[in-house]
Amino acid sequence: MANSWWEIQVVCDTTLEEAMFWRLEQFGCKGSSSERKGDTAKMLAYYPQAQAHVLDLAALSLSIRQDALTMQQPVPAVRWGLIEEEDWSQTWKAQWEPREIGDHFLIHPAWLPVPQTDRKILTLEPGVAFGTGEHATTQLCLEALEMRLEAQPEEIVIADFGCGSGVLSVGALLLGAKQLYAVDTDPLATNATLENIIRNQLDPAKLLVATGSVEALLPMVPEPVDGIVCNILADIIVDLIPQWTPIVKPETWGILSGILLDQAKGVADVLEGNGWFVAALWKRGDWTCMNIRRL
Ligand SMILES: C[S@@+](CC[C@H](N)C(=O)[O-])C[C@H]1O[C@@H](n2cnc3c(N)ncnc32)[C@H](O)[C@@H]1O
Repeated sequence: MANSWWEIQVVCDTTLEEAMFWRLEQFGCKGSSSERKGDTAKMLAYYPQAQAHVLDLAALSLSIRQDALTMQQPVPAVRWGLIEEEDWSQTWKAQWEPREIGDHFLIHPAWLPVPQTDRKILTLEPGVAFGTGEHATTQLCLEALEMRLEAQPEEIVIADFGCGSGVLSVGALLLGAKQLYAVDTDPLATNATLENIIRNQLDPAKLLVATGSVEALLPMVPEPVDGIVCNILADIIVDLIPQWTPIVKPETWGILSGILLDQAKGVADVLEGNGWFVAALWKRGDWTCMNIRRL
């Protein structure tokens, strides 16, 4: 089938939900969602058919089983099947509703009518990119951006690593930031970001986007930035931290998420070794968001 997707279903105890989300994200799934009934969570995640063989899915299923056993929890039921692109996007869209985040934002799924609100409307069509505002880490980052951009946002220049749908970059611009530089290793994500700039009627010159990581961002940035946002996973963040040195100055702050509670200490140690400290640590569920400053 052309343009088909694997739909991967994981039914697990709610205590395993975050670990399963992590595992699916690490595998490279797009658009994970979760529905709870009592102590059970039914998670759905999607993966392009052309990029995974059935054996890869079997290996994923084994990793999930191993995660559950390590956490001494019942082994989740894992199933997968193929669905068409069209069905995938309809399923995915049906699960997504407008959501208020922080004091200022309303996330507006692009295919729904524009809501009446005093909030800043952040319109998104994530496609297959991560960043719908549904996940705790995205919410924490948007809330941290509200705090950072409270005063003189028009002077603030920000680098966004792992931009996904562009939700954080677009959010920062809606809060009045001067300039954003965004990168993501996934070209589907950078495309989604470019489209979401237009969708939110923002000036494309204020949000420069490139596919890649630090090596793609460095040539775009003429001088050190005021802020860094990075919502990826902890093991990737610790690799990126030392690479940020060329774009930071003594006043640069950072907002980091995608870090589970039990990974926070390890990330804080790497930060300290690279001239940063954790000024505040916010938590939601099992996830943390670090507001960091230079030592
Ligand atoms: C959890 S999503 C975050 C999306 C969005 N920023 C948000 O907060 O919702 C992480 C993104 O980081 C990207 N990514 C993974 N490793 C990366 C790296 N080394 N450099 C840049 N982007 C990376 C992934 O492709 C994914 O789109």
